[in-house]
Amino acid sequence: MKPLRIALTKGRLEDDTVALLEKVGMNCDNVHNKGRKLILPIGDGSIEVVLAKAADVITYVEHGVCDLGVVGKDTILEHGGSFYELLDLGFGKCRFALAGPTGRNFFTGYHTKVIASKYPNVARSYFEGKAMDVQIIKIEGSVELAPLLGLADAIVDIVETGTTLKENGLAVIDTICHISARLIANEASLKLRKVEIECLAARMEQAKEEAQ
Ligand SMILES: Nc1ncnc2c1ncn2[C@@H]1O[C@H](COP(=O)(O)OP(=O)(O)OP(=O)(O)O)[C@@H](O)[C@H]1O
Ligand SMILES: O=P(O)(O)OC[C@H]1O[C@H](OP(=O)(O)OP(=O)(O)O)[C@H](O)[C@@H]1O
Repeated sequence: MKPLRIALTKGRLEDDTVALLEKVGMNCDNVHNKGRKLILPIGDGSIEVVLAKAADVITYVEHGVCDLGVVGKDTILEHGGSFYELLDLGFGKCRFALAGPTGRNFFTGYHTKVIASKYPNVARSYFEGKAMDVQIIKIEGSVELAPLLGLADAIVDIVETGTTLKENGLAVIDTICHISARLIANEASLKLRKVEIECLAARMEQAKEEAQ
């Protein structure tokens, strides 16, 4: 039987994901000593970890070259796709928020508001829900710069502690939704390797409950 391939988001979520896999009994020394390797067998070799960027985790799972993936709900909401979302893993907690210069009332004035975001689809959906017509500008990172430079009236971005907003004279106008890491599965894999995947998911869920 070929190893079950699980794509992990490199960066913030990687450590918590590895810690959870170790809690369910997987030896992850290969990941700790990975160097620049991107595909690492873990445990007894029955699972292979693939280290990828957040949006690529979804692509690999959707196309079936990975059976499972760990990715933030923010990426799921922005990227969309065809896969099953099996578990809320309980870490990587943050939220999507609309934020703008402290003290300025975003909802007054008649000009079309300009919104900067790394997540244009999330921003568009939020304002459609408010029946507000806005102009959305895609920014790749450090999105807080947009209102500071006069490019945008506000941003839709991730907020965790609120430090970045506060230190740049910005404040949350509205919380859009809460975010955490999710375990996703390829639709065919969940049918063809149902027992293996559901067993691993159940062990991860139990480890998550024990940690809380
Ligand atoms: N403060 C935060 N900022 C961004 N992401 C966070 C934060 N807190 C938790 N997360 C979660 O961690 C995931 C990965 O974040 P990370 O910064 O590692 O990658 P990224 O922001 O997608 O990549 P890059 O920074 O290279 O564009 C996010 O998709 C989100 O689900
Ligand atoms: O509420 P806080 O705890 O300050 O965290 C929120 C910040 O963290 C993320 O930035 P990141 O460092 O990932 O860089 P990025 O802006 O390039 O995504 C996010 O884009 C916010 O800027």
